[in-house]
This record gives sequence, C-alpha cells and structure tokens, in this order.
Amino acid sequence: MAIYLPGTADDQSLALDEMTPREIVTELDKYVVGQKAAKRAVAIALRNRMRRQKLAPDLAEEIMPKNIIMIGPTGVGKTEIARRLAKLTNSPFLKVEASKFTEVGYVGRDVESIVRDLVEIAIDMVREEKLEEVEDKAELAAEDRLLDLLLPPTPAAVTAAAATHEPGSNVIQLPAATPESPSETEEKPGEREQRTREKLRQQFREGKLDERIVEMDVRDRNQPSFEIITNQGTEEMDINLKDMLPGLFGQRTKKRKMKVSEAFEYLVQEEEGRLIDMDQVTRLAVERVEDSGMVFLDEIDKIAGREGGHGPDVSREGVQRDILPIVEGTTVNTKYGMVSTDHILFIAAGAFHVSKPSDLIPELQGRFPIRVELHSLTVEDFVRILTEPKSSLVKQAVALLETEGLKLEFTKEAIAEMAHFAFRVNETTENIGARRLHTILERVLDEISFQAPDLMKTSRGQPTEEGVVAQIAAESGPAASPLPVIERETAGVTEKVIVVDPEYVRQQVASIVKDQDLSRYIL
Ligand SMILES: Nc1ncnc2c1ncn2[C@@H]1O[C@H](COP(=O)(O)OP(=O)(O)OP(=O)(O)O)[C@@H](O)[C@H]1O
Repeated sequence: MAIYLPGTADDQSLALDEMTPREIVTELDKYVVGQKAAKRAVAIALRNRMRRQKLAPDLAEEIMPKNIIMIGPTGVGKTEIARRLAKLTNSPFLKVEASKFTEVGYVGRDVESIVRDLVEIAIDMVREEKLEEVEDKAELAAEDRLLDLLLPPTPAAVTAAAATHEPGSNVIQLPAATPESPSETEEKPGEREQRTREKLRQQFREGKLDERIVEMDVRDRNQPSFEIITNQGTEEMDINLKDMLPGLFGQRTKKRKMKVSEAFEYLVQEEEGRLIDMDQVTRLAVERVEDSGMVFLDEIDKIAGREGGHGPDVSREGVQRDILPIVEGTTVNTKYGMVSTDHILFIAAGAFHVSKPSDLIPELQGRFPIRVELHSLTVEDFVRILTEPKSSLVKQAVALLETEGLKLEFTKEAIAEMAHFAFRVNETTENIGARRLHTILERVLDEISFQAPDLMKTSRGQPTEEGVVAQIAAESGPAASPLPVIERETAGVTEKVIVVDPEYVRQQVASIVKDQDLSRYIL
C-alpha cells in the first residue's frame, strides 16, 4: 500500500514506502533540531512496519512491531518527533499520558478508549480529505440550488439585467422584459431563462448578492433530544435511537430567512454531507488505524514499577497489565466495528529520572525493544530551534506581525541572547526544555505586540519618528519602553523596521530573569 505525503508547494508528493530511513530522517530534520538517535529509531520502525505489511499474512503475524521507548527530559522534542512522523505518513496520531490510567475512577477497560479515540481521529482525517475531494462539486451544486431559490417562479417574464430587491422579500424581483428587443423574440423557449440564470450566477460569484435575503427550508435543530446516562459510559452504549424512533428523529425542516452568503454556506454543507459516503469514511478510517495508527504513550516512567497499589489509585503494575494487550495486539470493539491493534506503532516516552525501563513488567519491556535517549538541549540547540525549523518560533512571530504590515527582524546576537536567557531560567527554576523559548520570546515581543500597530498607524502621517515614539511611550504609561524602530531605504522606498537587538532583549527580560521568584511566575 502506497502512502503519499500530502503534497504542498515545496514538498512534492512522495510515496512513503519508497522513502528510506535516511530520507525520513532528513524530512524530520526540517522540523526538529538534533536528536539524531531518536529520529533514526522512528525511521527504522516505520520502515519495518512497511516491510512487514508486504509479507504474507501468516509470516507478518509472527513479526512483532518494533515499538520504541524514548528516554529524555521534558521539552526536548520527543512528542515533536512522533507527531511529525505521523504527519509525514498521514497516520492517525494520539498522545496519551500513561499516568492518567492510574487516577481514581479509571478501570482497566478504559485503556481501550485509546483505540476508540484513535478511530475518531482517523474519521476526522478521512472526512477532511473526502471533503476536499468533493468541495468543488458541492459548491457547484449549492450554487445551483441557490439560484433555484433566487429565481422568481416565472422567470420567462423577467430579465436579470436590472435585478432589484425588496428588503425582506425572499426572491430577487426582476423587472419585466422589454418586448421590443428583436433578439429576444427569436429566442427558443427556455433560452432566456437560462441567460437570466447565468447572469444571476455571475452576480452571485462577484458577491453582489451576498447581502440579499432568501427564505429556505433548513433542518430543525430544535428537535426533541435526550441523553441516556448509564454507569457503563456512552462508549459502551451504541443504541441507534434514530432507528428505534424514526418518527421522532425524521428530518424535520422549518423555513428560515437568511443572507445569500449564509444560505450558500449552509447549502454547501448539505451538499457535502450528501456527497460523502460516511460508511466508506469509517471503513477507510478503521483501515488506516489498523495499518498506520500511532500512539504516543507519554509519562510511561510514571507507571513503571511493580509494587501493589495503595489507597484508591490503580496500581502501576495494574495499568501496565491493562495496556499490555493493546500493545501486544488485540481487537477492540468500537462503535465503528472491531479494530485490530496488531500493527499500531506505540512510542512510549518518559524522563525515567526515578524509575528505569527495566522496572516495567517484562512482557511490556519485550514489546518495546527499541530504546533511544534524547539529550538535554544546549544553548546552541536553542539558537537553532528559534530559527531553523520550517515554522520556527521566530518565523512565526515575524509572519504574525507581517499580517498587519509590520516588519520585524531579530539580529543574530538577539537570538543568541534569548537562547542564553532561556537556558539560564531553565537552570535556575525548572528545566522545561525548549518550551522555555516560548515564554522568553513572548516576553520579548510583549511591548512590540502591544505598541507596534499604534506606532505604524500614527507614524504614517507624522513627520518625525522620535516624536511618535515619545508620544506613544508617554501615552502607554511609565512602563512602556520605546520600540527599537529604524528606518530603512529599500529600492527608493523608506520603510520602518522593528529590529530586536540584544540590548532590547535584555531590557525586556533581564530584570525578570534575575529575580527567581518573578521568573517562576512570568517565564
Ligand atoms: N529538538 C527540538 N527541535 C525543535 N523544536 C523542539 C525541540 N525540542 C522541543 N521543541 C519544541 O518544544 C516544545 C515541546 O517539545 P515536545 O512536545 O516534543 O516535548 P517532549 O520532549 O515530548 O516533552 P514532554 O514529555 O514533556 O511532552 C514543542 O513546541 C517543540 O516544537
């Protein structure tokens, strides 16, 4: 089975089963900095899964999936690698905290919800893909239905050329045709209606009809509904009430007036619903889960250990035993049918500060034969994470401000300064890995996000830069610091650019970093 990468402008669609582990690693490199060993391990696991799927079923059954344990502190890219891999392969992906199954109130069977949730995710994925496939068709059909609504009952008597509209009326009233037009007298029946319709279509496409009101039948959402609560939970109870009580749930409609633009959206949705075969969607979704599903079991170290449970908590060993069948391969009953977990790839992760992988029960250890360590991130890694990945934090910040026509730049030294601050705060408070970069960058951008739009707006008609900066600083109160704005001439045009330099980074962050208590709250 060929799995294709979703094609984007710069990523040509690639058949994933033609990608070598090396190519998979190269692809992951675009998003995750460093952590070579982990990338290599997931690439091999993926390739093995493909190899296994090509074998005769009796032999394939004998081969266990090579599940992985990623060992490493928080925020160093464990989830990111798994999530990117899933994206690359278009696989349904679910992240669960293993420790949640030890909480009060969980029972063994709940572990199966992992598979049920994965199926739901796959259904959403497949439905989205199908929606894209039928989008054009649905829009055309909706457009036709809308035109049916808009055209008056005797279209032969009118022309679209001078369409008028009475507020509140549900159809467009078109003035009577002028009989003296010679071409019209020679027309075959129906031709004029067709022309009127096409003119109206044109007007609709140009958005000229958007504000007009139409009246149409819509599904009545206020149908009687009720909920049945059982102690088994809703997942267990798949009674089809619609089949049992058809009269109650039959498609009741009611008339509603709405704008053309709104009506069009409604009709597109209805047409999409009609064009998509949900039975096929669920079938494909279940297949996709079985063939390429991925489950990321975070905090697996928190359930390692073999002691019995105390108090109301489910024992850690108990949770491992509950998880085992799913990892070993079983079939889970979902409301979409039986789902086999034989080929689902499990990636477990944990810091393993206190426990070790060898503290897991032996059966589970055997199911996770690949172990990889992820390293703590260095200042240099932070610099790269800020700038290199395809949608790095800095690129995101620049793009966000660009939507308002604002130019933002960071000097190399400013990036290094932010990386240093992130590293220092991780050392002095809690090490949350690359997540710290988010909070540092947010702090640095705080004033810019707040003030920059005013600055640009005010400065458009203002002669001096300093005056504007001073004015805004004064208006914003004593805490506001002036923004690092420079003027730059490009191709004869002077534009304003906000340039974040190390001095500005220090100004925004240094005092907070120095105060440990404050950084615990703010960074
Ligand atoms: N090596 C890296 N390259 C690029 N981005 C990274 C890297 N490590 C972490 N990040 C970024 O930091 C954030 C947290 O990373 P991630 O979710 O992978 O953490 P984790 O290692 O799975 O930790 P946890 O077990 O606590 O979830 C993400 O936004 C991610 O993009």
